[in-house]
Amino acid sequence: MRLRRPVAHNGAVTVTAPWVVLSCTTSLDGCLDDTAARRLLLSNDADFDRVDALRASVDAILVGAGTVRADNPRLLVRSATRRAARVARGEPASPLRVVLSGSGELDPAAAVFAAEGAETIVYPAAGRGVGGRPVDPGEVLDDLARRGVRRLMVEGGASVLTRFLADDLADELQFSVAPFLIGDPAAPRAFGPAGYPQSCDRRMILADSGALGDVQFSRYLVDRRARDGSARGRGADLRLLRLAVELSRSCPRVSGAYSVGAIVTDGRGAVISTGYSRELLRGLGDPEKNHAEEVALAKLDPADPRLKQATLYTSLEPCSPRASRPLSCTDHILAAGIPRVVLALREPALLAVCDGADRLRAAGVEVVELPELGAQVREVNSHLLG
Ligand SMILES: Nc1nc(O)c(N)c(N[C@@H]2O[C@H](COP(=O)(O)O)[C@@H](O)[C@H]2O)n1
Repeated sequence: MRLRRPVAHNGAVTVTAPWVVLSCTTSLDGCLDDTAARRLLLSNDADFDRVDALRASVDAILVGAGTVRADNPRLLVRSATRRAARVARGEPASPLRVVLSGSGELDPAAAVFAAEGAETIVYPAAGRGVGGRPVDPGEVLDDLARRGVRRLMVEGGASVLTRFLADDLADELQFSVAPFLIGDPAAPRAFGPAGYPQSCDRRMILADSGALGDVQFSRYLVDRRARDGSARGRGADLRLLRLAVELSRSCPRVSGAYSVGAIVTDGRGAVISTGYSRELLRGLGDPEKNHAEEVALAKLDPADPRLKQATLYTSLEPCSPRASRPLSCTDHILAAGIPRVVLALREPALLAVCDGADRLRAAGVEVVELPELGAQVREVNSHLLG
């Protein structure tokens, strides 16, 4: 497996921290299950398919031991097409299965241990956590990073979901709500009482939402500031630009246009607006023509004083010139008075010859290029750059 973002480990070895995606479906009153012995189905077929697509996109799937005991999941990719695509990419048919267990006491006959094209690891490893010491998820992430896990899906249960959010270890939350209530005070809630960093002062970014049949789906991105502790500097720029790249995965894909994500932060590094190519936004006109940076800026009042200290993060160089509308994204950025732009990839001379970065610099805007994330922008735009 290939490695991703660098994180310091033991002050010496540099490995890559996994991108952590939490996934759960709850009832309208926030429950993951009821208290009956039989398995409660919250998802419908479309939502189960979303979960399967997510499983197929990750290197590892993590659950708590309670979920193994209660639901006995196999944690495999169900779709034969998706399994074949993984194998064609040189990956195992299903991701690595990871179980967090304070006691290590698990039934060896559990479905998660069945050898069906996927390996299973139980944490704590031998000699650690004896006597039920809670497993430290941060240590687990470090160890998974050393094993080459770049993208981790966390499927539950409640205490694991709560811990990953409360410890600021989640980058993304894929959250679905089924249209019924459980109403049992003893039923497990997805997110228990905790001091969550994702508070009203640090709202998550709604990257996508929609109906999957009668289930409502939302995809949130988390600005995990605890990772490097900073709101400024190169680490913060990489973290926020990475969010813009992840946001670009929400773009409706069209064959003749780029998928771009943009994030605007205020002078303290707090996210104040987001946009992605072809995002629906009332008032801009035909959404097919909407550009990421244009959408992110259109959501803000042009007189917003924060714009004068803002940074705009964009996965692709702001466009200039533009055919589909009179003003390019470079024009919008200059008109907004934004003093700083951070981008991952200069626009390849494929659809147009773009000079957005040079025009911005010539106008006095600080332009920072972080080509480390260029490969991910290329991957999102593999329909044009593959
Ligand atoms: N920076 C940026 N953000 C987007 O969201 C985009 N779709 C693009 N696309 C580029 O913008 C130029 C003109 O686009 P139109 O076809 O006129 O809308 C061209 O260079 C595209 O590649 N760029």
